[in-house]
Amino acid sequence: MAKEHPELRWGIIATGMIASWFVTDLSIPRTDARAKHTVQAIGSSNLSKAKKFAQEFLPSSAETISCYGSYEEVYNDPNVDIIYIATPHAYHKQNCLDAIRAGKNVLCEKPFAVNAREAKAVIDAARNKGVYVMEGMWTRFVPLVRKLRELLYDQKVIGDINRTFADFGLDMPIKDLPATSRLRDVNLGAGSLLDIGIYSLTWGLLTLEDPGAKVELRIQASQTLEDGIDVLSSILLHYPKTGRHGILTSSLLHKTDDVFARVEGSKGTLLLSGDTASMPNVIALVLKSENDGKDMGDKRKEKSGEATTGQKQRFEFSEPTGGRGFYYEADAIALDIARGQKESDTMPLAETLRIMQILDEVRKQGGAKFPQDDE
Ligand SMILES: NC(=O)C1=CN([C@@H]2O[C@H](COP(=O)(O)OP(=O)(O)OC[C@H]3O[C@@H](n4cnc5c(N)ncnc54)[C@H](OP(=O)(O)O)[C@@H]3O)[C@@H](O)[C@H]2O)C=CC1
Ligand SMILES: O=C1OC[C@@H](O)[C@H](O)[C@H]1O
Repeated sequence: MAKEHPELRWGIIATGMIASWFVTDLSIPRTDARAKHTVQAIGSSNLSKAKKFAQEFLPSSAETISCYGSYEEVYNDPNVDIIYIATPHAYHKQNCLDAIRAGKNVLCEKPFAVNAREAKAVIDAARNKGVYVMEGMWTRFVPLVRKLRELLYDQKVIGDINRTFADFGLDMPIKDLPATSRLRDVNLGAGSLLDIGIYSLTWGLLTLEDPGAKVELRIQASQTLEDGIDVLSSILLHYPKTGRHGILTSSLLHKTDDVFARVEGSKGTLLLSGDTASMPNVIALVLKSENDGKDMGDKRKEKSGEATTGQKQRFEFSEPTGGRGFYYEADAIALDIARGQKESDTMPLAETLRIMQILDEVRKQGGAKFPQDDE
């Protein structure tokens, strides 16, 4: 790697599933890396958990990592440049505020907070302290998203965009989980909307809003609640100026098929697939043939094989490293910080706040409520 690549020394807060995915990706050698990442410290509710995590997921550097039995010690570690927060949603606000108070930069997992009020408190604190803060909506940083925006907005391959459907569904047997699980406990921000509906919403915003355009948005939403948590959430976004619609859904009852999003335009359709809506790996284009929409005579010819069929194109994105792709957001942050930026252009804080406001409105209409809403 060239010498001028910036380096970030990470302090990891919590030792759950996503923290293991993140540090694993950071430690994968990459020929095209744009930054150097070192896991410097790990903080857990329990010191032995932190040590076990280091041994299991960072075996080659475990001896050099500072393991702590508290989060506070990570915030105060002078060798840490940036804190990665991987606790359940309900703790994000306090963890962020504590890290910011210690003068640390922060990458906080999605959703940034439980509601917009909490998100604003963190954003205000970061701006006052002059540290870098970003919501870990890592999917925005994968190369597929750059291609998607190029196809939709630079090349306008599907013409005028009319409508996007996006779904993130998991088959999640909530009642079989312990009552304390972050996926079941309303005190921890449980429910499909904040956990996975946020990706459906993100795909809607990425595919329906032209870069830089000032948008006006109407929101209609419904939710189905079980034991107070939303197992189904459906959002209808309507953009009155362009007439565009987004139908953006999440479910804990059914897993989405591989194709999780469909963007319809005047010249064709763009489909997004992946194992889940957080891990897209294919863009498929089905462009309308010249005969589409012509009179019945032409349609009959098409059926008999005389007419051309719609043009199809496919763009596949696989990770050559075998990793998941969390290093894209990590590299982008390292470059931002090296340039002196205090927030990301790809996931700006104003967008994080707007997303939390949309999610608040969806919950207001749908009925899902968190104890934090009354604080
Ligand atoms: N970007 C992505 O693709 C993904 C993002 N996420 C996000 O990451 C966050 C964490 O999710 P995930 O890793 O799946 O969660 P886990 O339940 O697997 O881990 C959460 C960790 O947080 C700590 N923790 C602190 N307080 C509590 C508590 N009361 N209950 C449970 N854990 C607690 C624990 O670590 P310790 O004991 O070591 O302190 C625990 O291991 C969520 O906000 C989620 O939205 C999750 C999955 C994927
Ligand atoms: O962000 C996420 O993406 C993957 C899901 O399995 C997980 O529940 C969610 O937090």
